[in-house]
Amino acid sequence: MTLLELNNLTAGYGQTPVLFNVDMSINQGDMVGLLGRNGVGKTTLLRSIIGLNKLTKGSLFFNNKDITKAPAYKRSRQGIAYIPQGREIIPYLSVLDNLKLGTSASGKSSKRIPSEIFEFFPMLKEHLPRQGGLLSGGQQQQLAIARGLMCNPKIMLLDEPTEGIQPSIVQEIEDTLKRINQEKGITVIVVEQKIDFIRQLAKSFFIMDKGAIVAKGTTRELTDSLVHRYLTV
Ligand SMILES: Nc1ncnc2c1ncn2[C@@H]1O[C@H](COP(=O)(O)OP(=O)(O)OP(=O)(O)O)[C@@H](O)[C@H]1O
Repeated sequence: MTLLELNNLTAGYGQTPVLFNVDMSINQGDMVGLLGRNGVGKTTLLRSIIGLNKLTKGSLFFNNKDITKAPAYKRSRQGIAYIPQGREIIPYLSVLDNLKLGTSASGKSSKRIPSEIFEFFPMLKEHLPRQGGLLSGGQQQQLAIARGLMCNPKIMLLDEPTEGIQPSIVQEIEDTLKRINQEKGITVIVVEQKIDFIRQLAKSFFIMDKGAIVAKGTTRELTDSLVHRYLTV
């Protein structure tokens, strides 16, 4: 079943166009890598999906509903979670309060942290009273993913979750995202620069260049020649 559909999506900043006629169809349960060199429009595409960037053209369907004109808060309530580049943990709030922010994004007011959050991220339990800004980069990334899970999403959009993170934590993040996808059936789209990470994690991929989708397929079809043509610097 199609969960997310982008038709002819065109967007930019002010007068500067950045995305050109992007079509994308994501099925429920997919684990997708979104690849491309710096500045090709990957973040802009994720921000357009969550509703932080206005479209100049095109339409967006989520869970069979037209959300083209829906504001960002309604999209997150409908089940789209966005884990931005740089994680955006609130440094002076405790880990617990950062987690609770995820619940408020879903429009619910439950103060309880579901036990599954700590099954996916056992480390967080030990750090609940600490200020979020005191966690390591890798721990903050895990907190950001956990915060996204708190709104009980149908899809998670992650922007470069491994950026600046040590390899052992990258492996943990990969394992946890696989579990979230397989055990909870949550659809995942990951923007990444690390090709090996996507080859291990994703089942399918899209490559962007100059604001357009230029290649897509199953991860097995992510050939060295595509990598050389569109991804190596
Ligand atoms: N707030 C903004 N205002 C104006 N232009 C912007 C803004 N954010 C991004 N851009 C421009 O839009 C284009 C696409 O940027 P975007 O961040 O979406 O690319 P990206 O593929 O995610 O890059 P990276 O891998 O470096 O994060 C770039 O030319 C960038 O300079």
